[in-house]
Amino acid sequence: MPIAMITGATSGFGRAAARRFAADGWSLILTGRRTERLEALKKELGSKMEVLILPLDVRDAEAVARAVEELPDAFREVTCLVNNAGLALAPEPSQEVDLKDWHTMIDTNVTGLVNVTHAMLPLMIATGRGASIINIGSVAGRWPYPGGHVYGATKAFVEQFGYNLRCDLKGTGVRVTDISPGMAETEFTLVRTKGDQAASDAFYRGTTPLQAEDIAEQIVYVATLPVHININRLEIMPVCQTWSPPHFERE
Ligand SMILES: NC(=O)C1=CN([C@@H]2O[C@H](COP(=O)(O)OP(=O)(O)OC[C@H]3O[C@@H](n4cnc5c(N)ncnc54)[C@H](OP(=O)(O)O)[C@@H]3O)[C@@H](O)[C@H]2O)C=CC1
Ligand SMILES: O=CCS(=O)(=O)O
Repeated sequence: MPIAMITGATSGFGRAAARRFAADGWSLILTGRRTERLEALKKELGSKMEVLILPLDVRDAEAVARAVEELPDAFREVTCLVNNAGLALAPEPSQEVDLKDWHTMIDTNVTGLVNVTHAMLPLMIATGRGASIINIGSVAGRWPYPGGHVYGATKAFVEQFGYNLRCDLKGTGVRVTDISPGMAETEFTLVRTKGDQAASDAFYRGTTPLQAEDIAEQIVYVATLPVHININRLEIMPVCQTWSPPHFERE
């Protein structure tokens, strides 16, 4: 059975993707910082297929490299790497942001993603034709909005890094895709508002946002396409989300 490695499998898209891959019989390597959630997911899915959990902070390059080096033989032929771990913080304007929040987003969404990718590249290349690296970007990487500042910039990095990676992987058979969702109801906004449940509820109120399962479906779709197809970028919004006209400050 093919193996998927998912970063940030303790919540949202990552957890939904784990369940969706499991439904198709894939073996799983699941990572995240919250060990108890990883254990719960292993308990839920592990009776049906092989599940390896790796409690891990993607920001820790050494820990990431060691975890990959120490992968048991049965888990080394990875067919799909889902670089999903990430977060947004500080919805306020740039001029009011705590610098630490900018650093945390860069360290997680940029440095963490490249840490995992760098460690996993030899394994993905060894798997070769049909392997996929799926990076979770965001509409925020393309479409600016107030309070998007560093979060959107990290997702622009994710998109461009993926394209450049594709160039280097020419001839290996390894595919690279950026899946860029719009508004989706996960723990994302709770994290962004530092645990303010009322603010998170208010953000989604009156909308029909994407659900984690919608994105999981797209992840599995991309990973299971015929091996000669590479989707470069897949941008997905809920119908209730569109773009705004340019904003003019008038005198
Ligand atoms: N929800 C949305 O509207 C959208 C989200 N995205 C992106 O999708 C991805 C998943 O977010 P989503 O599922 O919505 O949010 P959740 O908050 O529900 O999930 C985020 C996941 O990332 C993990 N994570 C965060 N920081 C780290 C870290 N330092 N090391 C390891 N794992 C980490 C969390 O695990 P743990 O805390 O256990 O470490 C968790 O499993 C993110 O990259 C996000 O930017 C993109 C577009 C839209
Ligand atoms: O990445 C998150 C989606 S949005 O909130 O920026 O639309």
